[in-house]
Amino acid sequence: MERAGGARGLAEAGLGGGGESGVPAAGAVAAVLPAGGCGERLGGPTPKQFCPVLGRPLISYTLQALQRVSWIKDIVVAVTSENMDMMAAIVQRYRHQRVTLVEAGTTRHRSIFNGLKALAGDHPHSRLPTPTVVIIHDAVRPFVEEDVLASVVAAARDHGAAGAIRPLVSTVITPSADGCLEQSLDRAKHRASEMPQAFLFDVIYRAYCQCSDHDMEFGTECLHLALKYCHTKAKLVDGSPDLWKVTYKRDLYAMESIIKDKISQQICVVADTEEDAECIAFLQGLLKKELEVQGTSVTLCPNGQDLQKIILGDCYNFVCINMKNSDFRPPRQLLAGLASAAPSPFYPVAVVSVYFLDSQNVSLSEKMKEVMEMKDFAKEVKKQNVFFYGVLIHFPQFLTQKDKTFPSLWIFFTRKSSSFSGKLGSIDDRPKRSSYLDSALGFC
Ligand SMILES: Nc1ccn([C@@H]2O[C@H](COP(=O)(O)OP(=O)(O)OP(=O)(O)O)[C@@H](O)[C@H]2O)c(=O)n1
Ligand SMILES: O=C(CO)[C@H](O)[C@H](O)COP(=O)(O)O
Repeated sequence: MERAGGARGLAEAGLGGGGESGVPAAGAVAAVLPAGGCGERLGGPTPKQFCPVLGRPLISYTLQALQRVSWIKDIVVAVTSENMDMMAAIVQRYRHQRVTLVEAGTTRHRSIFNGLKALAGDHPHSRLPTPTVVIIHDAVRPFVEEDVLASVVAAARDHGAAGAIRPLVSTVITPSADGCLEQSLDRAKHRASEMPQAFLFDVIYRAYCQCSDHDMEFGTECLHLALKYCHTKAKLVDGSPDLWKVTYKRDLYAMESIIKDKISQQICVVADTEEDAECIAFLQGLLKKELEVQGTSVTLCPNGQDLQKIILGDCYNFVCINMKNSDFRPPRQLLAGLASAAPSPFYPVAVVSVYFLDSQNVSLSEKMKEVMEMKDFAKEVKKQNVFFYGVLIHFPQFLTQKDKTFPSLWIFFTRKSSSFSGKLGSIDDRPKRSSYLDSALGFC
């Protein structure tokens, strides 16, 4: 195994892979991410896996997608020695977990082999527990979802090897030496092999150990190695369109658009109580119903529970429901969590903070005081690229009337771009419901 630079440093910093060294965890799953390429086809001085997308390195999105999956116990990333420090800094900055760094090889297959060696019990430099199944995934395929990972892992357990495939976009032809068409493949009968792929660890490690220099140098297909050296026929699993590999510069632009689209479809409702579960569930149902058409996902976070996990999951849209607090403590806590998670500096976070006030007991001057405080708070947090909207709802019997006429908050969640301008105008589009929104303002 080549020098596992940085891995020890990370382990000491508490960022290394978990598990007891050398003890194989029955049924465990690990992942190897080759990230040692130079991105020639994309061009430019920075290897594509480190190119910033919305201010964050591409590889950080891929790591995030994998670390979200709790059953992946270790993630081994193969990086060149010159990029080792930068990679360690990325792991630290974005708080990636269960990550171990090893040195990349001169080809993709060599990088993968180095990653596998770190997981192989019989290898002198292995430190991590040997998994039953290993996922191999390119560092430059950032949009891998848990269901695809689960499908390839399940198929690998049954068949020894499995990989995601997609229909071909273009027809594949064989040119002759003189540049003429020799053969054209029937597109319907062929598929594009994508990633992730998964293998019984024993199968793929044995395959790499036997691999010829020619395969190591020119091979592009891990499934083929399992077939050639271990006679293991991989099961092919349909993958999603987002599995494509960032290869050319235009792919970075596509990636940015997809991220923005995903961001706009995630809302987290943070409540400062879980006492009235029924009420919160009602609110969640209402939001879901209003937003269904856009395919938006609403996560509920009573009492700020699991908030850090949600933040790290790249949520940029929050609704703080304040039932117990009338100050800015809950949004402040949320913003502190967001600041430490280092969200993209190029994409604003939106926080809608909703306060329920008893209109019978609040005077006009108190009301105005609240409004001014919200404005000041909005101004303050705008400097951190946070759009803060304060909503005061004066509604004495809110809890009892919720199922009849709960005030609609839908207007705030229709974010499609990085700007909210004009969205507040939607209040007027819904005159029947707007009567419950006594004051709705706050960002500047
Ligand atoms: N010596 C290498 C070469 C490639 N890779 C990784 O393998 C994945 C897929 O390879 P590819 O898209 O070909 O990446 P590059 O080799 O960087 O791109 P190019 O061929 O355009 O130079 C990438 O995550 C890349 O970093 C690697 O770990 N070690
Ligand atoms: O899709 C793949 C395997 O099926 C690989 O991502 C692909 O082969 C990598 O090849 P290259 O490094 O030449 O782009």
